[in-house]
Amino acid sequence: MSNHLHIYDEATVKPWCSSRANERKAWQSIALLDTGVDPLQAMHDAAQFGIKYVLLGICEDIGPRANLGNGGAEDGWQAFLKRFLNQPDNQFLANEKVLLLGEVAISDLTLAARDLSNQNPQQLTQLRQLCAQLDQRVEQVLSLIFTAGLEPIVIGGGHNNCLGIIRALSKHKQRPINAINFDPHADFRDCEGRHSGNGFRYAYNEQHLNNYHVIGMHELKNNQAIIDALAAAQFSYDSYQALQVRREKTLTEACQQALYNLIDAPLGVEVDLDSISLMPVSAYTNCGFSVSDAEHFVHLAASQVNSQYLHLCEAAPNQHPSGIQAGMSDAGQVITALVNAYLQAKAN
Ligand SMILES: N=CN[C@@H](CCC(=O)O)C(=O)O
Repeated sequence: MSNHLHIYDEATVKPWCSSRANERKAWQSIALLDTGVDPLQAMHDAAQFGIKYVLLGICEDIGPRANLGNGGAEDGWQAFLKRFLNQPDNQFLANEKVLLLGEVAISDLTLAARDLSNQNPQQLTQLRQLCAQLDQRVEQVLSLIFTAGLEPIVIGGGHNNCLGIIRALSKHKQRPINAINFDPHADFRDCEGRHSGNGFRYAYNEQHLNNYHVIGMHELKNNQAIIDALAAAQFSYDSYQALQVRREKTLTEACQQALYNLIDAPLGVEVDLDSISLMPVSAYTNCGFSVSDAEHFVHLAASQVNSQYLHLCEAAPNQHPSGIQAGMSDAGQVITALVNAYLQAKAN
């Protein structure tokens, strides 16, 4: 049993749901967990009843701040829920296979991190220590989901959370896993203390990562040490410049080739929302991919038989140039679109 899981009940979810006469909404079809039963048992029971996919939130910005970045990623999950739950429920999405589980319980960690400045070296160290504690909780909750035979869709927080997910899946499968990441950053920085820029490096050093490919890695947003470390690990990438500037191959060709090379182990599907132009994120860009490019990436990766989870991270609604309300709207729409792309690809 995990004491780091905040399971949602009807009372928790109700304030986020709206109704419309003669229209069924997604929230009226997706399942909630029975809070009166041990969570692992309840998830096993849910799987027996046909549930396949689990929505899980991580409401933190400790990781991006511990990486000297901006805050705000704690609101990505809320932005998503408000949009996703109120979509019309129709024949195009199998909402009855989806469980809204809840969120990783980390309010003590976020409180401890709240007033720490990443400009103060001692406080930066503290932020990185808190991020390592967060990793353990993410791993524990993800272990439950994988043990129950369910497929997690993990939303919100920084890209630091890839480590807890990868650790859990690798231990569950008892073998290092593969990952494909749609991201301008390889997140393969030195193991200098935990943060959002080194999750895949820690996973590799801990022998949880067998093979790793970055789609859209920006040639000018990764330092030479990162590029050298990727090469030393024999990991690969298709750069943003190769795909979008020089047009050496199409996005579809790049994804299909990479996925073919990643077929030999369970696959993690990762999207950093800072790959998309104009998204409210810690590392805001107007030189990225389109939303439909990201949806296409998710579609292709989810269609792969060995894909085991989807991780959508780094949305930070407060980083929208027009303010947090616009950021909540944009982040909610885009994360919902990516979850829809995953669920629709899995249904086919
Ligand atoms: N997950 C993001 N990693 C980026 C962050 C860049 C930024 O915040 O500007 C990185 O480490 O390079």
